[in-house]
Amino acid sequence: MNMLISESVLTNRQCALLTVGQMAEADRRSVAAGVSSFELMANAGAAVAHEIECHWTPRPVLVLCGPGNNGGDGFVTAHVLAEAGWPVRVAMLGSRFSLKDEARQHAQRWVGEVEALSPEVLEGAELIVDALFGAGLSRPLQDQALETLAAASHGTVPIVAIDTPSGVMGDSGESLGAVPAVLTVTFFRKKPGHLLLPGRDLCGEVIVADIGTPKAVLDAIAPQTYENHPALWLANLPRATSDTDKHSRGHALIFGGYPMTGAARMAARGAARAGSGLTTIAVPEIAFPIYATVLDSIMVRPWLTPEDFGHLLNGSRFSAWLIGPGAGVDKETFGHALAMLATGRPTIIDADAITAFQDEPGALDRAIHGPCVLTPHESEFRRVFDPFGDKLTRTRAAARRCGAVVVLKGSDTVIAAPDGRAIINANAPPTLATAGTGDVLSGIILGLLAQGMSAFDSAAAGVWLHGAAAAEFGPGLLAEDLPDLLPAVFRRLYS
Ligand SMILES: NC(=O)C1=CN([C@@H]2O[C@H](COP(=O)(O)OP(=O)(O)OC[C@H]3O[C@@H](n4cnc5c(N)ncnc54)[C@H](O)[C@@H]3O)[C@@H](O)[C@H]2O)[C@H](O)CC1
Ligand SMILES: [K+]
Repeated sequence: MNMLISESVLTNRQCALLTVGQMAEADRRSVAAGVSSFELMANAGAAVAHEIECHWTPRPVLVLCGPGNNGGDGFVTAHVLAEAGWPVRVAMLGSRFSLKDEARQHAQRWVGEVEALSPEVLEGAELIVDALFGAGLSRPLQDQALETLAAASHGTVPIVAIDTPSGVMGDSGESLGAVPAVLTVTFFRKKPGHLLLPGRDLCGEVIVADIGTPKAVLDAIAPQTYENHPALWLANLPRATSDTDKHSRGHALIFGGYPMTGAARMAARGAARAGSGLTTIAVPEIAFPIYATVLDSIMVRPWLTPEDFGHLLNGSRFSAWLIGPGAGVDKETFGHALAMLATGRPTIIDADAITAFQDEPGALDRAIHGPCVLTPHESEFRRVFDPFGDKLTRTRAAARRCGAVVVLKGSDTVIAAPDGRAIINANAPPTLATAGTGDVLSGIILGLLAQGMSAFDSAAAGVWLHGAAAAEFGPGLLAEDLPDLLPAVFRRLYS
C-alpha cells in the first residue's frame, strides 16, 4: 500500500475528527446552510449502497435497521440497492411507525416487508448491513439487537456497518456489544472511535463519504482532534538546505545508562537518522568503553559525578535532551531528569525516567516549564497520571495537568498538547510490539526537537515516522532495524 503518496494530497482539515456532539452540530449547521436533514440522510444511505456495489456483486442483502437516524440511513440503503436490482430484505428493531422526521419519511419509501429483528432473519442473507445504532448509542446493546448481531458474527457473511458498528462508542472507540464489520461507511469526517481501539479493529475498512455537508461548518466547529498524517506537520519538518551546517541542525544529548546500554544507543541512532546534526550520549565513566567501542558518528561523553553531569547540561552546546531509555528507576534518574527540566530547554522524559516520578508525580508537574514531551506506555502512564476515562480523555487530562506534550503509546497512540489539541495515530503495525522500539521512538522525537521543531509537531511526526518505518520493514522487525528504515520513509515523504 503506497500510503505516503496517496494520502499526501490530504489537507489537515481532512484529518479532523469530530466528536458525536460536533457531528450533530455539523448536521444542524448544514441544515441552517440550506442542506436539509432529508437530503443528508438520502446522501448517506446512497453512499453506503454505492460502496456496497463497489465491493460486492449483487447478492441477497439483509438490512438491520434501528429506531433512530442510523436506521433511517439503512432504509435508504435498502431502497437504493433494491432499485439497482439487488434482492433486499429489511428487519427492524421496534416499529417503523416509531421512527421520527426524515427517518420516518425515508422508511415510508420502502414498500417491501419489514421483518421483526431476531437471529432467525439472518437465514439466507449473503451480506448484512448493520444500521441498528450509530452516533446515538447511549447504552449497551441488549436483547434482539445483541443476539442478532452476535449470531451474525458467528457466520461467515460479511457485515457492512453504517457510521459505526452498532455498539461502538463514537467518542471513545469502546465497545458495548459490537461485532466486527468488514467495511464501515461513515459521513463527512471520522470520529475518534473509528481510530481508538477496539473501535478501529471492529470497523474493518473505513470509508468517509461526502454527504453534502458544507466544508465551512468545520471553521465554526474548530475541531481539536486529528488523525495523524503528514499533512499536519510536513511543512514544519526540518530539512537541510545549502546553507545548513551540522551545528545548525541541532545537538541532541541522551542520558546513557549502565548496565543497560543498548537502549540509549538505539535512541541515539533514531535521533541521528531523524536529522539531528550532532548526537551525544552522556555516560557514567564506568560505561564509557562499552558505548565508545560500538558507536561511530555518535559521540560519547563520560561523566564522573552527578555534578559533572549537571555542568554538562549547563553548557550551551545542546539543543534538546532525552532521559529514560535504560536509565534505571532510582533517585539519580529522578535528579538528572529534574536537572534537564530545570534548564527549560526541550526535554523528553521517557521510560524509567517517568517511573522515577511514581512516588512524587507532582514534582514532574512543577519541574516542567519549557518544551517537554513525555512518552509513557500504559503502565508508566498509570504510575504518574490519572488512569480513569478513555484513552483520548486521559491523555488530554495528563497533558493539561503537567504542561507537557504527552504521547500515550500503543497501537492507537494518542498525542496530546496542554492546550487541548490531540492527535490519534493509526499507522503503527503490530510488529512494533518488540523490545526497544519505544527507545527508538523517543530518539526520533529527540532528533526533531533538537532541530527546533515544536514539541507537539515533533511528537506527532516522530510517532508517524516510527510507524511508517516499521511498515516499510514488515515481519521480523527488530528495534535496531528502525533507524535505518527512516531514510526510505523520508525519501517517499519528500517525493
Ligand atoms: N452527518 C452525519 O454523520 C449524519 C448521520 N446520520 C445518521 O444518523 C445517525 C445518528 O442518528 P441518531 O438518531 O442520533 O442515533 P441512532 O440512530 O444511533 O439511534 C438513537 C436511538 O436509539 C436509542 N438507543 C440508543 N442506544 C440504545 C440501545 N443500546 N438499545 C436500544 N436503543 C438505544 C436512542 O434512545 C435513540 O432513540 C448517525 O449514526 C448516522 O448513521 C444522518 O442520517 C445523516 C447525517
Ligand atoms: K451501525
